[in-house]
Amino acid sequence: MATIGIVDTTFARFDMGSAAIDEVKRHVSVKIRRVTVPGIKDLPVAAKRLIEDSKDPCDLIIALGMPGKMEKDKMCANQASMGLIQAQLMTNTHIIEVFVHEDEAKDEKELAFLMEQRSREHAVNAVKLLFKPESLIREAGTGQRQGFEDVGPARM
Ligand SMILES: Cc1nc2c(=O)[nH]c(=O)nc-2n(C[C@H](O)[C@H](O)[C@H](O)CO)c1C
Repeated sequence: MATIGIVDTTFARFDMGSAAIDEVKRHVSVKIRRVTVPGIKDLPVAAKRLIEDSKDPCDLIIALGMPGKMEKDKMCANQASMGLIQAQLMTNTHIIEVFVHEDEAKDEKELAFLMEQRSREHAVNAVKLLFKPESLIREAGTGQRQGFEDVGPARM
């Protein structure tokens, strides 16, 4: 049985990890391993450890976080992203990054909606990557978005 790792943070203002787990379970029967860390810069090593765990290695990781709205938070998000990319390259394993910037939403209600929806939609992407990669090929170039509406393909 495949194992999907979920890494998320206590800094986030919505329980993105639980949303992703619930969504994965709606689609496939897999083992889930979850680690929660304080903030987004702690995600890369948590993900890498789950992938490299000799007893129960994860086949794919979903890394979820909510960078804050200040300029310094955006710099942290960039650093965390670079760490996640480095962890992917070091382990040859997908880590699906699910970040929702706090200022993407106009208010708290929309923020909670966006964090839940993006977590769920990327969880579906993770399942597709692992089990049905051909379904992503069918979606190539279709302007998919996660959270808010898809934008669709550009027309000539
Ligand atoms: C971090 C981030 N992640 C995603 C994502 O995973 N999926 C998505 O659809 N949109 C994301 N966004 C917002 C986009 O950069 C863009 O601002 C919106 O999709 C509007 O087109 C952002 C800012």
